[in-house]
Amino acid sequence: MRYLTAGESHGKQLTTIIEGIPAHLQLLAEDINHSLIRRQGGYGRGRRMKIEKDLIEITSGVRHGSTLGSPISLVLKNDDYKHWIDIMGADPLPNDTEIRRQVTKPRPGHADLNGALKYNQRDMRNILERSSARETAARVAAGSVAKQLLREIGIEVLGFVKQIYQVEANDRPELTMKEKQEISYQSALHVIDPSVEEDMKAAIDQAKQDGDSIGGICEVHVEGVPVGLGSHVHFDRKLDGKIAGSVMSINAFKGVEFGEGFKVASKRGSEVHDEISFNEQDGYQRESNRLGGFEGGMTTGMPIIVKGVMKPIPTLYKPLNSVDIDTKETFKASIERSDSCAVPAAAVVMEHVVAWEVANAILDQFPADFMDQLKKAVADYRERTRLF
Ligand SMILES: Cc1cc2nc3c(=O)[nH]c(=O)nc-3n(C[C@H](O)[C@H](O)[C@H](O)COP(=O)(O)O)c2cc1C
Ligand SMILES: C=C(O[C@@H]1CC(C(=O)O)=C[C@@H](OP(=O)(O)O)[C@H]1O)C(=O)O
Repeated sequence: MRYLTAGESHGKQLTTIIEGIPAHLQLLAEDINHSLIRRQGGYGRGRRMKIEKDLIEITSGVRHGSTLGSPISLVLKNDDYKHWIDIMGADPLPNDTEIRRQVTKPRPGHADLNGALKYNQRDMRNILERSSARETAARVAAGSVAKQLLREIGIEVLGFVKQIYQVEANDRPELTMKEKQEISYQSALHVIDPSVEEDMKAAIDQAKQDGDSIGGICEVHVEGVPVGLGSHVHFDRKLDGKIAGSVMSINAFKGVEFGEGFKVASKRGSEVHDEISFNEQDGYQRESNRLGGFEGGMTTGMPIIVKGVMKPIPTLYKPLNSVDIDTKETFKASIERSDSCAVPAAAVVMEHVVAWEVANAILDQFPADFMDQLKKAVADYRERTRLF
């Protein structure tokens, strides 16, 4: 299974094309829209999100709510495009038209300067339009199709906010997946621990008031995973590696950890590894899940627990020093709009990129021309590994 996304932030639309989804998966635009609306929301976002209404149109690969096995294309219109038609149009401008609003002032922390140098673009709009996290809407659309597929074989995925700036949410090991989903879907901060919401909001409000930005930590849980997804036999088949790469590819993410992650550096082996037991009903079990569901690049059958850290947003109302590439003079940029904190939105993005990788591992491992074939293969495999 693979997918491509296309589209500029202020261009006409985003397009996602997915290839490799089995036939007969029930798929409705409203399921994808549920994910998109969650991504678009979240406390701390800027004015752009009030302009957009992220609703998908399915333009191929689905008939009467069911996939055909052919490529699925999803289109998401940018409502902001109407304000940018002259700047973003694909046709050449008439000779005497002045190209307005050329971007020559790179923002520290964004892709502007590196991209301009690499692609020989003196108007850095040609870089920022694609480096913008607007693209994550297209990735969430792909991930929500993956989530539909996973749900059919008993796997649920949730991304939520673990920390914003210095405010850390408590773990809630007592909650079921359904409860975690319900709580986080209701929360403007996308947390499963509502007791920290007010402190998180206050931290975001303070950063905004100071013209600054803040980041945080997102966490994703995947439950119902069969043992043995991924493989130890070759580096590029290790599923934890694929998930880590995918999480790191989300705009502004600077680190990934599984289970206790970086904390294991200061612990002993006896405090870190997850002991193995067996019972007739459930097969092999782990007494703990400190490694976050992975050994040898393969799932252990315990929930996948993965965290990603997001840096503060680069575009600041309180600007940092930079250099205008036309004048070579130092400037302090003034900006029009930006998010102050996008960690809640990023948690939804992370949920969907992880879902994609897990679904991809499933489709690598099991025959899946159509959904019943996949479901039977997964059920047989679960039974074989239970009795092993
Ligand atoms: C959901 C989301 C929203 C974002 N919103 C903004 C924003 O409003 N302004 C900004 O400068 N960066 C924003 N970013 C971060 C930039 O897209 C990112 O820092 C930039 O593409 C450079 O890539 P890097 O940080 O991964 O190196 C956002 C990221 C995410 C995930
Ligand atoms: C458009 C989205 O996020 C954008 C990501 C982004 C960036 O630089 O990454 C900058 C902002 O865009 P604009 O400059 O148009 O205000 C965000 O709004 C979105 O998430 O859908």
